[in-house]
Amino acid sequence: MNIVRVALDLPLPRLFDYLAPDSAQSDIGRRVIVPFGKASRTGVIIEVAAASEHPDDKLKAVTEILRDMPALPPEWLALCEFCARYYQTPLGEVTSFALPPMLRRGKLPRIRKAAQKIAVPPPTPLPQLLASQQAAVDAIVEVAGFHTLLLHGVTGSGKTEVYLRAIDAVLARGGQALMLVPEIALTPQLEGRVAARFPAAHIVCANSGMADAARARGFLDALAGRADIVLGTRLAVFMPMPRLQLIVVDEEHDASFKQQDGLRYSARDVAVWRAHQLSIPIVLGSATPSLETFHHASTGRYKMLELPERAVADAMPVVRIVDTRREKLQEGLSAALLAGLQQRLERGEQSLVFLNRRGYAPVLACPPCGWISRCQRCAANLVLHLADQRLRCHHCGFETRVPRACPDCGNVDLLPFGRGTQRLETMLAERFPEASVLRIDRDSASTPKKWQALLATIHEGSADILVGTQMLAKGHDFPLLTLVGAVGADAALFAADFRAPERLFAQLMQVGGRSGRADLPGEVLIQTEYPDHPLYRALVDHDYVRFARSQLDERRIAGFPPFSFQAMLRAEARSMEQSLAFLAAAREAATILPNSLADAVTLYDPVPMRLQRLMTLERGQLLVESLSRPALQAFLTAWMEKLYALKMPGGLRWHLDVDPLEF
Ligand SMILES: Nc1ncnc2c1ncn2[C@@H]1O[C@H](COP(=O)(O)OP(=O)(O)OP(=O)(O)O)[C@@H](O)[C@H]1O
Ligand SMILES: [Zn+2]
Repeated sequence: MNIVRVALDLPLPRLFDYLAPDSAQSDIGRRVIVPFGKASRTGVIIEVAAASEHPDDKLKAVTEILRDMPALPPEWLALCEFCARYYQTPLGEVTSFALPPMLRRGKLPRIRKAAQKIAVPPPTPLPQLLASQQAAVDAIVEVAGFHTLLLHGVTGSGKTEVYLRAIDAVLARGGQALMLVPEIALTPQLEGRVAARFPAAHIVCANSGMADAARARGFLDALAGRADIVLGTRLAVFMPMPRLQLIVVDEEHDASFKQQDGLRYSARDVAVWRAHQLSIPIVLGSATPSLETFHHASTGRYKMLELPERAVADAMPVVRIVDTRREKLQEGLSAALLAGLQQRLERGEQSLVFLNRRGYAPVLACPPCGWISRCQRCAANLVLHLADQRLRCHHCGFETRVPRACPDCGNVDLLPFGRGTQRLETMLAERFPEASVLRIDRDSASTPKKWQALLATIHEGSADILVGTQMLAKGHDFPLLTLVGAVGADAALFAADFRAPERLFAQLMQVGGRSGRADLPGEVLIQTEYPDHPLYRALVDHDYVRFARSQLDERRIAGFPPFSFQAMLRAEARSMEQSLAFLAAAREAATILPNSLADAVTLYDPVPMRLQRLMTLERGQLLVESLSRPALQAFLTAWMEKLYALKMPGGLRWHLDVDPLEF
């Protein structure tokens, strides 16, 4: 009697056997409905076998094998199996995540009537490639088999043009191409650009903001081989593509490629594995590659392709450091920046003031009694949002009205401390009454529609001064923008996270790169109290490589990634004691593993997380480190078994994060 082994979306690292008399090998990769407890669940068939290890009379029968769509192909199952192994996540959780929600639930989207074609503008003549662009395209198109290529190109160097040419070559050969882009906002512009370039191609988008049916349809189109190009955010790495011949990861350094909950995967890393699995090339592109990627390119493991100059503008923007140590700032702005803004206004050009902190002020305080606005649920301050008179926790979303008087002592003179984008916006509007000031952050661009409207306003040229967070940093071309001022950047210089400098450098380089992209020369002003800091000096010289090398030297000495490999075990519970006790037990459990496994890793002491309390849960973490990735993997696999067996207090939850990005 045939049985099927099914991956179910449950936090248990095993498959579930069911009787399925009419099943055949061709059912592997099909979705199946099975009884589970009192309910029914949908899973994916991983194996069809003649017998189970469990006695047949203990097994239940499947309810139905869904044969209404093609089976998920073996490569797709292998990709999920790799993620399950590498990220130590049950296979059923992985397959469930990798399927669009509608398909995961066992449903199918309705067939769309004749697909409406979006009106595509008439083709514009292709730009003549620069020699460096041509060399990059040739290198990508000519390689055979698996290769990882790093396209390191300064901002505005025409990386996208290189991707499009390479994709063109792949389509001409009858292949499919997958292009991954960072979260938020970038995709609509890019979709337009790709659609305009390939009017005859079937382009499928995949991101979490899409309606269920559209996502499921895109998945089915990709699975059937009907899609030529799949363009999407990190989850698109799981799109099945039978003729896949090229993967592109744009802005490969972007942290949004790493998922921070559930399946904690890095879409970039999974994409590299997938390219290897399929023996195809993968292009990682960035002006500021992640240090991991840059390291691989330096050692020759990845092939480095360089675009050292801008494609249209004559030169890179001039970067200047504004030393604010001896200056009395006006609401946080230096005389130099104010003068620069004034000058741009007079010339009818746009400016951008970059401050990576939204809200009006990070905290509201009562100086006489010492009260400050704290979140009841998190170990964090409530941020003052004057725009709608709320205090908000940026971690858990809790919000409340701004109190009229201090809740502790009744004093009515509450003071906002520090500065966010709303405060800058207010100040700039007062200071430059004739200017139109536009704030762009997650509050003002809270929906895709609002975000599109804001972008349209900028492109029309009707905004003079933009105040924005990193939302504006990536991928945009604003021809009138000639000045970028960065304020409040110093805070990230001395952050505890060893990746903070890497992130700050990338952010400043990206945001500075928005200026002077057309015929007008660009200027970047960075306000700082540390004018000689090597990070800023490297920005002045546009010298990513110098910065990256010095960071890598520091990491090598400290034994941080990419010179070591890490995993983080995190636990959250009602009390910190419980969390730390669980982590201590987990550490203890490692000591009973064979020495050959345990000796290759270092387990650090359990400690409270930086944000100790989130949503009333107390959180702790335990870092595991090894000099060898395979050794770490082998250890984690054995360790996980012990962890699943540990006793835990009610309400405690834990997870393992492999290659964690946040500490
Ligand atoms: N060879 C070329 N000749 C003329 N224009 C070009 C050429 N290559 C690209 N461009 C144009 O230059 C601009 C910047 O190119 P693109 O957006 O591809 O750069 P990028 O490197 O991806 O930028 P960033 O990383 O800063 O977002 C675009 O408007 C693009 O159409
Ligand atoms: Zn909170």
